[in-house]
Amino acid sequence: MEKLVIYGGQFNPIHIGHMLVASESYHFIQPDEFIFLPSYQSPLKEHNDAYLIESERVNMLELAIEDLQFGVVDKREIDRKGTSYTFDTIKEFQSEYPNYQIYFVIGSDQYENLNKWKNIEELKNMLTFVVVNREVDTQDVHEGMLALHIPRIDISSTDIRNRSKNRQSIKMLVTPRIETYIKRGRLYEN
Ligand SMILES: Nc1ncnc2c1ncn2[C@@H]1O[C@H](COP(=O)(O)OP(=O)(O)OP(=O)(O)O)[C@@H](O)[C@H]1O
Ligand SMILES: O=C(O)c1ccc[n+]([C@@H]2O[C@H](COP(=O)([O-])O)[C@@H](O)[C@H]2O)c1
Repeated sequence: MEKLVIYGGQFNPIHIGHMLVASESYHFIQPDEFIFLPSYQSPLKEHNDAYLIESERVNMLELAIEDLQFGVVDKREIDRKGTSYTFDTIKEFQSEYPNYQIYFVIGSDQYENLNKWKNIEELKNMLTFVVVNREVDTQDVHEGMLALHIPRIDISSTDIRNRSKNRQSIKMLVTPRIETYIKRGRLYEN
């Protein structure tokens, strides 16, 4: 059976932590397709319009993909608008990729939240969660899920936005080209 890995998130912006998660899961699963799925509005996060610049988030994902040398961006959640429930999105992928085993990558924080996800029991039967340690050294998972341990990089998009706002360095926390993109566009500065 062919394999499809989906990595969803707000990616506001994509940082080195995300890129290591993507790279390690790509090399671990060795999928036929790897999709970055930027959400319009992640269900369990505050919606702050000032920070949700869809085209900029997608452009930065494209820059990251050029460096990673794998993956594509799928914009369906952005185009759909509203709350980006993974269940709704995976239903679509299931019919578009009928012969694929679907994997969905999440960090420890989302793993702890899984009981709050829409239709989670049904969703668990539709895909395999790949759970990556975030801000913890090891990660146990429920039966039927895969645990992937990676070197910890304890950074978040919130850190990058706060640093940009305070005119502090974001060097090495995002790639050089994304750093330039954020600075030139004065993203997150106010
Ligand atoms: N540094 C990291 N290490 C491991 N997993 C991460 C890391 N950063 C994000 N993730 C995971 O990537 C997915 C998408 O994260 P998201 O785009 O919301 O980033 P974030 O840094 O948590 O954002 P924000 O700070 O804006 O809330 C989530 O499943 C999250 O757990
Ligand atoms: O479907 C849900 O109920 C649900 C709840 C929380 C998060 N998600 C998805 O999980 C991914 C990571 O979410 P976040 O909030 O860390 O960006 C992203 O694709 C979200 O749409 C999905």
